[in-house]
Amino acid sequence: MFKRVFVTGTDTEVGKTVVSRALLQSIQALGETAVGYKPIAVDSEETPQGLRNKDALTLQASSSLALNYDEVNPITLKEEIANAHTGGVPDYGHISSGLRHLEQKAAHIVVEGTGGWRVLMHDLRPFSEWVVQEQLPVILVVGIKLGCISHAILTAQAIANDGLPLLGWVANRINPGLAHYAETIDALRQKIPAPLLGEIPYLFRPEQRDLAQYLDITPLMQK
Ligand SMILES: Nc1ncnc2c1ncn2[C@@H]1O[C@H](COP(=O)(O)OP(=O)(O)OP(=O)(O)O)[C@@H](O)[C@H]1O
Ligand SMILES: C[C@H](N)[C@H](N)CCCCCC(=O)O
Ligand SMILES: [Mg+2]
Repeated sequence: MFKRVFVTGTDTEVGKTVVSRALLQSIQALGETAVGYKPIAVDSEETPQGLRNKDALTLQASSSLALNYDEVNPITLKEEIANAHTGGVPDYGHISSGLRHLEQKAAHIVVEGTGGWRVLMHDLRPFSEWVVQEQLPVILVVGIKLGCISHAILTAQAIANDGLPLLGWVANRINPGLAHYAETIDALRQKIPAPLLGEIPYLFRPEQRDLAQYLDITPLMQK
């Protein structure tokens, strides 16, 4: 199975963090160490220990090794990263050395992206350039809502155009009231050139739940 995987989404707020937790738990259920990594976090809050981002805290809590916060999240920004010319451009060398560090500690690393596949850094370069530089395989989270089919197809195409393998995708039910859910999943199955790893239902406080039950990572075992 993969040593490292990058979790992207059809948009921001579609469940990348929730699915990253589910992936970590699924790998840990196999008896292997798995840790989360959030290279760049935005919308962080000041705490007595310093800036803290809720995604990174969830990944830290979902990891099978005790990690310091800055091992999970090396770059913690306060503002939206797409705002050009503020906050400086993240140092990719620093992010990569953080990943090297975790590779020494854990058998598997689940790397959570920020926003969607083409999220831009302050210099208006897409963060996908770093994912390509690292040659990370990708798992796509599709937040099931109106319009998600187009976003999913476009994202899968962009990942393929960037030359990276799409290992699988996860349907995340962020809108319990959406009509035609089954038809949407069926269309996505036909149009995304990668296996469906599972469907996460609409849950109360999913970041605190056992989510491994919703995924079947068998398709990832051969890769
Ligand atoms: N299956 C679900 N059921 C209920 N709520 C969910 C589910 N998945 C995600 N959510 C909620 O939706 C919000 C966004 O989820 P999450 O933070 O995982 O998205 P994200 O893609 O990681 O966002 P970001 O781009 O900020 O990293 C959170 O408040 C989360 O609790
Ligand atoms: C705050 C939000 N939930 C994410 N953490 C940051 C998403 C940045 C998206 C920028 C963009 O592509 O428009
Ligand atoms: Mg997140």
